[in-house]
Amino acid sequence: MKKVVTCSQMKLLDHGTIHNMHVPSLVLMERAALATAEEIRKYLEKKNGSGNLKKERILTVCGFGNNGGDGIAIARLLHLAGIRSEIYLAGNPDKMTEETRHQWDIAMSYQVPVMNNPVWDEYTVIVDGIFGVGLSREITGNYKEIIDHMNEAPAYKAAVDIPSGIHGDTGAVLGTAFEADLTVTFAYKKRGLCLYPGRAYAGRTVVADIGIYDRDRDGSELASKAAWHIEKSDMKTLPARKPWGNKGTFGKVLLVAGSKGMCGAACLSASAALHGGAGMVKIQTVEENRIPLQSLLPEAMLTSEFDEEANKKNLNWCDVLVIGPGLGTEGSGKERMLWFLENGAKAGKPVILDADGLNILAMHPQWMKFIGEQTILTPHMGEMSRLCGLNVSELKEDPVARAYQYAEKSGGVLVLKDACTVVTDRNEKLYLNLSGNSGMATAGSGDVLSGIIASVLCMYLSCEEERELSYKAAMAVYIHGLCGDIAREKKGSHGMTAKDMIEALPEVLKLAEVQSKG
Ligand SMILES: NC(=O)C1=CN([C@@H]2O[C@H](COP(=O)(O)OP(=O)(O)OC[C@H]3O[C@@H](n4cnc5c(N)ncnc54)[C@H](O)[C@@H]3O)[C@@H](O)[C@H]2O)[C@@H](O)CC1
Ligand SMILES: [K+]
Repeated sequence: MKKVVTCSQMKLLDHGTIHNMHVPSLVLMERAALATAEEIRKYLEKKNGSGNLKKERILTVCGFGNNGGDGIAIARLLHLAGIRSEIYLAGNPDKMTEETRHQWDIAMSYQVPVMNNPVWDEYTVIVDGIFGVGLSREITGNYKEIIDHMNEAPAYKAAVDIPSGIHGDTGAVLGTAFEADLTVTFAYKKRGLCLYPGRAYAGRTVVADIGIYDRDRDGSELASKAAWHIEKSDMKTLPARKPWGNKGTFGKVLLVAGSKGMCGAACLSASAALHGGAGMVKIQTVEENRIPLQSLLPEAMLTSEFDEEANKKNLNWCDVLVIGPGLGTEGSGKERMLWFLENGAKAGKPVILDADGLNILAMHPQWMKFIGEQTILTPHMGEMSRLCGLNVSELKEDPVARAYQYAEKSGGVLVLKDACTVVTDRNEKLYLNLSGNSGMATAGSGDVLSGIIASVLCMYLSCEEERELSYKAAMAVYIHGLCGDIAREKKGSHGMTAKDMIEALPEVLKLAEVQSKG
């Protein structure tokens, strides 16, 4: 897992390194500049082979904050490497920070060329050192014009720390923003580089170690408030299947799903749970679905019984409940959701509440009392809007804040599905997901996710290692994204379907097994 920080957390870390560890600010700046210049040089060498770089011309646009100081140092390093490198100062030089002023003096001593009226399309690389984590308001006027010129230029574009104009905490565009091909960010990814639209503006993101001291690495306040993103190497921590296990010990999933004329969602969710390694899956549905479901998915069991005795038997049997795919919001769907939500909570079973399960909850907020620490809610933006009464654009302005609020209110684990899915719980554990692609925005994708979450919960059933429910949910979201990435590779983002993601699931889980064998 890698840490993701907010701008204020990053500033605290910078401050701590400088003032508590006595590392001079200029040392950090030099390391930031070295890392960025190195990435630019690598790009140029890839483009030109090891041949000469005479045709290259680099313009670094610098603000007067420390992001500008990084920029000036980058321009100097490239100049000293014999590459044509020029500086353009955006903003009022009288307002330069002490460090940036220092960088300016060094650059002037080395006679780094300074442009006053650059011809934008003469450059092969444009570097954005205007604003970093200090951006605090909308970009307007002269700055906006400059950024628009930079965007229109045909050059390769590299951003220092974060593209100017992207809000480092929310990923929102403040007025306008630099459209980078490459962003070299320092110490940790910033939230705004993970969330959209910021992530799209950042291009390829490289995290450079610049020697920031993080006393919070293990457990104090900043670490517990930081966000995390799961990466491929974390999959080796997935519990291995015990050689002496059987289908009963690998987890039993009860799926309360499907309604008359609606069996597809139940089928996808059940199929994902089975491909994800759940030992047994039973679908509690309506009798009309028996023939299609049993023909489509003979591995799953099916029951259409719905009375106190049968329900209790099924609830006792299962380890994990999924409630909602294709359930419908009226009639038997509502009754089935209420019975299993209420009694699942009383029995302390983990419940994944998805799709129509969430829509029914939105219509009956009094049932929120059955949501607890063992409940995972998996709304997409539309369902979240119905649950919390805010419209989708309000949610998208700051999805993390809205997710925190709802997790706190509901007491459950919230999986807020979007291009960057946010997972959080009432303890403010926060995960931002970086796997997946836009091809996954297709019918049935959410049903697949609920099945994968159920299967990941099953993996941990006979495992001694304690993991929080939010971590397991985040891991499932990450796996789901990898399935989407494989499906896109095979079928392309237009043609891939939810079924392709399920087909990719064994391949993804095999990767975990290979990794854990070392
Ligand atoms: N010593 C440190 O603190 C380090 C800082 N580093 C760099 O410094 C950056 C942060 O530097 P700063 O905190 O100086 O902040 P920035 O360089 O991001 O700029 C902030 C300045 O811009 C102004 N500003 C903000 N939004 C504006 C807007 N929309 N229009 C016009 N002016 C606006 C602010 O009032 C402030 O003066 C990081 O992103 C990173 O690139 C790195 O060099 C590593 C070490
Ligand atoms: K920048």
